[in-house]
Amino acid sequence: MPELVLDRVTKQFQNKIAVDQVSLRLTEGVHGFLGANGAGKTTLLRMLCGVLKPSAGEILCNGAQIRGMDGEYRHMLGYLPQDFGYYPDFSAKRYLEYLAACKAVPKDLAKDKVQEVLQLVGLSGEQKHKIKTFSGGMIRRLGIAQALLNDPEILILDEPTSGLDPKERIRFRNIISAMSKGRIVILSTHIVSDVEFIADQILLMKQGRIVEQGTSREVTKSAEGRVWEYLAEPEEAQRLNEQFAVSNLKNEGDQVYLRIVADTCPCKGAVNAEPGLEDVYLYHFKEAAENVENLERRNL
Ligand SMILES: Nc1ncnc2c1ncn2[C@@H]1O[C@H](COP(=O)(O)OP(=O)(O)OP(=O)(O)O)[C@@H](O)[C@H]1O
Repeated sequence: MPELVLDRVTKQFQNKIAVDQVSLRLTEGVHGFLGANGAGKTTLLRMLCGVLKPSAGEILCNGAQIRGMDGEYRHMLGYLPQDFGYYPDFSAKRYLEYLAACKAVPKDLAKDKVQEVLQLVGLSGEQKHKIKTFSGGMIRRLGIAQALLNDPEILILDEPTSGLDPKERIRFRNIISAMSKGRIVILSTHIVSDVEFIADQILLMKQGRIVEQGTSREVTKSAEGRVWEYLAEPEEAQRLNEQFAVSNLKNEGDQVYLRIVADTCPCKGAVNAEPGLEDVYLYHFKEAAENVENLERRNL
């Protein structure tokens, strides 16, 4: 079984520290890096792929530095970058056969391998169609298929579900879950539900550091005592919504139900509630959520 060890891995761009002394041990299973935009996920994943060199620290694969492994490490790796390149006029089959050749998959195996990965991602029926006729979800699935061509022991997927509708998102999650046996699967996302149920380990990343790490249940536990429920009059609800991180707000008759994430009781009458992973995310990324909201408001 493969093992990746990160030892105080750091990446600095000019005066910006994108990844700050991250130390981890990753083994078989799905590892979900969860964080807001700019948290450092892509930078970390690019270092894990060997396309970006750390400013400091080391990445070891089965005890050897990946920097010194060159081709051997590349053969172990499958990578789906955020924007993966494809030829729109190629059919899915031709595209994968072309990439199999680029990845030096032996010729006598390539045809079967292409069929195997097409089957895995549910694109066998569309293999002769040109990629330009594919939906966003089909293109992402093709992206996974290309990453699997060399039967990688380490699969790295950067924001694999971006732009997908809920049905495709679920399909994608199931594909990832199914292929994690015997592999290290590393994926990044800013969408809690992408990793909540399939990740063996969730790594919450903020400002280049891992701020929470563990199973979904363990990470969720970290918000115990910080989630509050309260039924407010509309005016009070508005005031609380501006003042606190609110993970849910809905009208209940003349009143408003609020779910608030706060270190201490936000108002008289609020009662503690069972936390969820969304609450933990909001607790750490309140500012990021507000920035997105402000941006959206400005763009309206
Ligand atoms: N080549 C670069 N030069 C300068 N700064 C960079 C570079 N690449 C990334 N950064 C900065 O490093 C920080 C982390 O970026 P990164 O792309 O790794 O975050 P992320 O969590 O993947 O976010 P996103 O989901 O938006 O890609 C950001 O502040 C970003 O602006």
